[in-house]
Amino acid sequence: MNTINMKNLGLSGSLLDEARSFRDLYVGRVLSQSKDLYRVVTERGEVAAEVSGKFRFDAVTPSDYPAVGDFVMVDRDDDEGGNAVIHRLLRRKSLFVRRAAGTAKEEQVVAANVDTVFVCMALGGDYNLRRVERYLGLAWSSGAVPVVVLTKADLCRDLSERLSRLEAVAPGVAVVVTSSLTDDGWQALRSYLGPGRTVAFIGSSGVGKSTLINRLVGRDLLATGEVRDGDGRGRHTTTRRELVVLAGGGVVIDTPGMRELALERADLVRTFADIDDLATQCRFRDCTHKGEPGCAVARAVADGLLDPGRLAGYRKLCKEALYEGLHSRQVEAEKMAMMFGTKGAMKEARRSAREKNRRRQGY
Ligand SMILES: Nc1nc2c(ncn2[C@@H]2O[C@H](COP(=O)(O)OP(=O)(O)OP(=O)(O)O)[C@@H](O)[C@H]2O)c(=O)[nH]1
Ligand SMILES: [Zn+2]
Repeated sequence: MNTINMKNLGLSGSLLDEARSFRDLYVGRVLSQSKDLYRVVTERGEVAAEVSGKFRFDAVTPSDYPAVGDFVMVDRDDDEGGNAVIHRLLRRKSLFVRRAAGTAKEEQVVAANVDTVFVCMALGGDYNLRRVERYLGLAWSSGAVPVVVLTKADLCRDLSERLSRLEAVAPGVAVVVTSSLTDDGWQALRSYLGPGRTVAFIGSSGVGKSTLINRLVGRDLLATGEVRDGDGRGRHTTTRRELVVLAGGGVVIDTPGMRELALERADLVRTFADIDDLATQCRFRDCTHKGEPGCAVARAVADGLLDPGRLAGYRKLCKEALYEGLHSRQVEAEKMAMMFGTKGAMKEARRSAREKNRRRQGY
């Protein structure tokens, strides 16, 4: 029997300590989830698993349940005798959550324990700094460290200008430029992987996330998994892995939820981008566009340059998000403040991320 090195899978010393406090249970990492059924990898291989009755009873919010990337304690490390039972969820270092507007109940965890999140944007036509800002906000609030990945460099002729504009909205964030036509870009991504490191990708549809992931993963992702169902029969599945361990070390998480998260965000940006741009010209920085003097948004509506329906949609979204009266940047700031408690804590997180990047770059 070949054993799996859980350290390569991200099991850190402190997680191991935590795991050891649960006697008679085995530590595993969640590879995929479909409704109540999980696939968990332990030192001895993969098992199908579900949470215990007590776990369910104790869970208060959806985020109390395990998600892809989580480390859990299970009662067995083989499939003999049916599904394994998940008794505990170990401490998370980062968490991506989707939240239906204004309702904590409908939150959904889409990935846990991501170290680095690659915020992907194409250098082709649809280069939108506001979108990057939002994705970065999303990344920071998860607890993972974002790295901006600019894709499709082959389609871009003014790279240096775009880089300097990016620098203005993403100070201190590492930037990697990639093109599927050359090798250097995705190899730069590789430097963020390595034994025990977990990465994930966010970005609008079509920016080239799959292309990058396939390059990192090689053939593994396309390979179909040989899994065994409850009664031990071998069964062939074509389900795509949501958490993939790279041959050279490191873990890539790519869940449908992560992709939808990006979609949701992209839609939000599409709704807000023009209003955001206009709002920068309002007389008051905190203008709510509800009749303040010198409001550029109101002027644009009056001049027929902005569809009033669009402004109404924007207001509705703000209201739904329970951030009535805030413009989109404030909404974002509010979310960050909620996550980090204080502006200071956020700054601290940014500072330590910058430090990390600097160290990685060797100066
Ligand atoms: N010119 C060019 N095209 C690229 C590059 N990378 C990816 N593409 C193309 O862009 C298209 C979309 O790439 P994907 O990797 O599927 O994009 P994605 O982000 O995974 O999209 P979703 O699966 O919808 O989330 C494909 O046709 C790729 O071949 C690149 O560096 N340069
Ligand atoms: Zn205004």
